Amino acid sequence: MVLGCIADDYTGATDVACALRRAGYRPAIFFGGPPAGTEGLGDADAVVIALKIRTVPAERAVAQAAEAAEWFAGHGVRRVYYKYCSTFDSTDEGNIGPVTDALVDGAGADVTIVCPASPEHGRTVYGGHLFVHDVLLSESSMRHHPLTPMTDANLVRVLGRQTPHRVGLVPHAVVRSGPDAVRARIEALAADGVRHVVTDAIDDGDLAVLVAATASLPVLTGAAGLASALGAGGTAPTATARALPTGPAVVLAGSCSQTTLEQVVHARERMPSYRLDPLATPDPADMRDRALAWLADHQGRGPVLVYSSASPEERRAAAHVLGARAPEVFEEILGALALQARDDGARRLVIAGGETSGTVIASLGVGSVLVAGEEDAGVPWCLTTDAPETALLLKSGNFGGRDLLVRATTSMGGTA
Ligand SMILES: Nc1ncnc2c1ncn2[C@@H]1O[C@H](COP(=O)(O)OP(=O)(O)OP(=O)(O)O)[C@@H](O)[C@H]1O
Ligand SMILES: O=C(O)[C@@H](O)C(=O)CO
Repeated sequence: MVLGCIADDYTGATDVACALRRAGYRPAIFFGGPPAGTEGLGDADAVVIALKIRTVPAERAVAQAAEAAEWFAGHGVRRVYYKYCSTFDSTDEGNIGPVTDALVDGAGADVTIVCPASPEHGRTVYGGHLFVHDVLLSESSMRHHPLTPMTDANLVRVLGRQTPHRVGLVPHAVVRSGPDAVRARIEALAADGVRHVVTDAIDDGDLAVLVAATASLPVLTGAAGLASALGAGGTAPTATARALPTGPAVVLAGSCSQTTLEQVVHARERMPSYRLDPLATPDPADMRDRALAWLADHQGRGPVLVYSSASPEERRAAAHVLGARAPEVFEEILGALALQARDDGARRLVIAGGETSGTVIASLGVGSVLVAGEEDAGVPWCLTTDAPETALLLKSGNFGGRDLLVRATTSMGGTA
């Protein structure tokens, strides 16, 4: 095993696993923490430990990340990659700053880079400002995120609120000057007491420069873009040609991102669907039981969709009913639906949303998966290593074409 990756949510883990496959690694994903043994590791040369630490209290996030890093150190891994969201999903309390500090301290390092750029998904960083396609992060739909509303696009400032250490910047002109210039700038910043170096990057060439410039750093942090530039030396991906289990799929959507909302509209027109609606069923237990009953009635005849995905206005109206518990209530119900769906024979589950995926994986008790073909950019099929073999598509909220939820129900397994 040459690379250890810690992902702060489950869809982020599948996204970075895609990137590592493209870079020539053979990744395995373990959910919830390091595995007890090496079962499920197969011939993996990169391990992604998927955690659900994006929105938990910072101490808990730090403890879980440190446990994963120790496991890597105990298994001979000399390099750790901390994967967070390409839209830098976090709050003033963390958890990107505290977790990065713990990993840097644990590795005995003094500096690391901060690189959420993922040009393939339209995430670029210029002058330390994060752009989502052609708008600043703070003007994108991420400003309405239910858990981590992003209202500031200046990453030096955002991260500065999350860490007691100094945050610096390698501007684009330096990146364009090549690896030696970037290395020299990082060294100069570190000598000046800077620990976190935000790096501008607007295309894959910039990411390649950053990878070359940081070859000696034991901790790297970023989204999947930087990971895809980490060449592994040409080893061939495995687990690409596995046939997916067949049978009607169940689609569960808890993401409220603009992209997911559009995918849900598209899917609703093409398969039976059920909306978790707190205005119609204010009692969470009642909402759950009705949804479970609907699923039991409809599952098995063809693909079906259950969703809580809602626009900011709909969420505001629902907040009067469920209050601050709303995210948790919907996650729990979607987790219960996933378990019932699998118990009733579903072998293909399509889940939209990172937190939602985390709860679903926990509810199903899935420990590890093999990463198979990519259904859409950054969205691979995952095959459970435990019985019953189940194909899972864990979709990041912002990822995928408009037809992804529908396409996934009949897909043969995406592209290698
Ligand atoms: N109608 C709703 N009202 C309030 N909260 C909701 C509603 N529907 C879903 N949620 C919550 O919003 C959160 C969405 O987060 P999730 O991580 O699942 O999606 P995402 O952030 O779009 O995806 P990703 O993390 O992959 O980018 C979850 O906690 C979910 O339970
Ligand atoms: O980086 C991204 O945008 C995604 O992998 C993600 O983290 C979604 O939660």
